[in-house]
Order: sequence, then structure tokens, then C-alpha cells
Amino acid sequence: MTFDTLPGTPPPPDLTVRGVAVHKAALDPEAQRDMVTALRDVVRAAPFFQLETRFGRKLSVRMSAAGAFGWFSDRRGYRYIDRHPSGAPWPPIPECVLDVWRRYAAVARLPECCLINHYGEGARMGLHQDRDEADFRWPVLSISLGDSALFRLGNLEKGGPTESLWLESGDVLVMGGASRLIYHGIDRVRAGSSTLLDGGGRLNLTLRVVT
Ligand SMILES: O=C(O)CCC(=O)C(=O)O
Ligand SMILES: [Fe+2]
Repeated sequence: MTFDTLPGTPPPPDLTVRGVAVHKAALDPEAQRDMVTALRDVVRAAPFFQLETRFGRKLSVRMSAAGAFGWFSDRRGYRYIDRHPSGAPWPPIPECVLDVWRRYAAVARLPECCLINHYGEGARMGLHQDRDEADFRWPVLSISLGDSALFRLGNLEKGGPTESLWLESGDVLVMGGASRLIYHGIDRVRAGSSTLLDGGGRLNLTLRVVT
């Protein structure tokens, strides 16, 4: 194990909502711009695509990925795939993104998937669990860039009362431990709330250990 992957102690979160650690403005504006620059190269090699659910409905979010695996959905269901739909391998996860994992997830393994979601006008994501990974002991870490988004947190089972918070550009959150399988989703994005992304909208990265 190299120094880089030694588990450490993440900084204390600014708030914890239903067990989810929220680090506000974890990335300063310069770090956000650098990350967007790195992501531009990623999506040049692995262009965004729009997935269908198993029921044949298009997801409103456009997706891509970096790392050994990307996430995929079609009429056969949800799964991780080791290539972009074009057949090309996924580009590597940018080092500046891995650094956020090292600091805020601070666990012994590195993520194998950086899922990239782009929310344009009207895009949203329904309440769901992230449960296509093999081992739920590893956390999922999310990075928000661009327009603010209303994030909804539910429970460990379907239904029940929910709680919402706004995620802003540079915020990092970690769903781990008892909150690893919490239901979550994005109700809406506040268009024009950030100037970070050229075309506007929101980027969300989720880092996952898949295998
Ligand atoms: O966009 C977000 O903040 C959440 C994304 C998400 O839950 C997912 O990709 O599984
Ligand atoms: Fe999710």
C-alpha cells in the first residue's frame, strides 16, 4: 500500500444530514475550475450519452464516466460496464478528482468509477439507492460543480419522510457507513446560479469502489 492509499481521518463535515457528511465549499473556485478543465478532456474522450431505464424511459441527466467502470442502464437493467458505449475504454479518473477522494473518503481503496452526471435545463434524478457496487462498506463520494441543486434524502428503505438541502458548486458529500444505502435524488437545479460551466447547468461526480 502506498502512502496515497493509506486510510486517514477526513476533516470533520460542516453538517451531517441523516448520516451523510456534507463538506460545504470543499473545493475553492480555482480547484473547481481546474477540475472542470480536467473533466473537459474526459468527456472529449468519453462523450455524454443519455440512458434509458429498464422501462424504456430516457433519463433526463446525461452521463459519462472515468475509471475502470462506468454505469449503464438499458432494458436489461442497471450495471457497470468497462467501456464507453462507443467501445472505447473509459478515460482515467483525473488526479485532482482522486485527491478529493483521498482527503474526504480517506479509505484504503481508490474509486474504480467516477460517474459524471450533467444536469441541463429541467433535468432531475428520482429517489434511488446506489446499490450496484459489490461491497457497501466502501463509501460513495459526490462532488457538485456548477448550478445549485436541491438534493433530497430519504431513508434506508423506500418511503417515509424526506429532508432536502441545496448542494452548491464545490460541495462534497460522503454517503458511507450507516448512510451508504440511503435513498437520495435531485429534485431540481437552479439555472443560472453559477457561472462555472460554459453552457450552464450542473455537473455531479460520484466516486465509487465497484468490485
Ligand atoms: O447529482 C447528484 O448529486 C446525485 C447523483 C446520484 O445520486 C447518482 O449518480 O447516483
Ligand atoms: Fe445516487
